[in-house]
Amino acid sequence: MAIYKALTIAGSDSGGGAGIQADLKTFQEIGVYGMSVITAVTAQNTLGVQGVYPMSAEAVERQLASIGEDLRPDALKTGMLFSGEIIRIVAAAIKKYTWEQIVVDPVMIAKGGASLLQQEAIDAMIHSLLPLADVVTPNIPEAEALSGMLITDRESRQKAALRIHAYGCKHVMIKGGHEANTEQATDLLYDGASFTEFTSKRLVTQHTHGTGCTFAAALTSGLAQGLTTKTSLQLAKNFIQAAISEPLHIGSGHGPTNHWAYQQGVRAAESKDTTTRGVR
Ligand SMILES: Nc1ncnc2c1ncn2[C@@H]1O[C@H](COP(=O)(O)OP(=O)(O)O)[C@@H](O)[C@H]1O
Ligand SMILES: Cc1ncc(COP(=O)(O)OP(=O)(O)O)c(N)n1
Repeated sequence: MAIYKALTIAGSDSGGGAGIQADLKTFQEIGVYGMSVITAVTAQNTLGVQGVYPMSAEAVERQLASIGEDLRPDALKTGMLFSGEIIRIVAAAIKKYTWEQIVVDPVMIAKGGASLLQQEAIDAMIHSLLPLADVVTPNIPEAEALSGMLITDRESRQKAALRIHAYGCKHVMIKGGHEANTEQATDLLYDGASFTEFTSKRLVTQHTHGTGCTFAAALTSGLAQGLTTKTSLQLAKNFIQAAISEPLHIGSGHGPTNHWAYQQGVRAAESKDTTTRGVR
């Protein structure tokens, strides 16, 4: 059996719903071997972010080298990178070790409003990391920051995707979780030639902590397994829809999504087609 390996380069969420923890849970559920490089430790729970503690440049470089010298990832994702310095270190490692299938989730601000990326780092993200990305997955506020324009409707979202694509990434997926007053959650893909929309029913719940991390980790898992970009994006959409639709109801604030739900659904569908009976 082939073992596919995926790497997450991201921050730790002590509450377990986002960041490294969400990524590793998602990799495991989809069946890829998960590895991690930790860029920052956050003290976080369902009520918000209580502290941010970035790792030193040396610690990030050393973790990247440990992976690079021994364990080649089939795909990788970046999440919270915190500073321009860490972004440049990550970009240099991607080039040095010729890593491929790069997903950049340009994490900037947690849903509660805490800043997870320094302002000066946006430039480094645009010029050092986006040109290396196979897929970049901003939410609407992140797409606005990267493109320097407001997104108010489908047309402006398409225009922002074109601007972000011009930084040199292969695919831009602008996620629609933050869109207001819609019955559907629509994510827009631009692949350099045409637009594709991935749509699902918008679920009414406050338990959406970590949706972006989980989505990007599922996408990375698909790419690591050799699926096409579009198939991996559909897998990610199905995974996050299941994860949001079966909330765990833990914590007293914005709870995490349910990383078990997708596989439970797959198993339930399989068991419908299976009959088990005793045979003498
Ligand atoms: N309430 C919701 N119902 C269904 N899908 C959602 C909902 N909120 C977010 N999503 C989906 O979750 C994924 C992550 O989107 P988003 O929440 O915009 O990212 P982020 O966590 O980075 O802000 C996208 O596929 C989006 O469509
Ligand atoms: C450590 C860490 N990384 C990323 C995030 C942001 O996660 P995201 O999936 O965008 O979910 P929300 O925080 O916006 O709910 C984070 N919070 N912590």
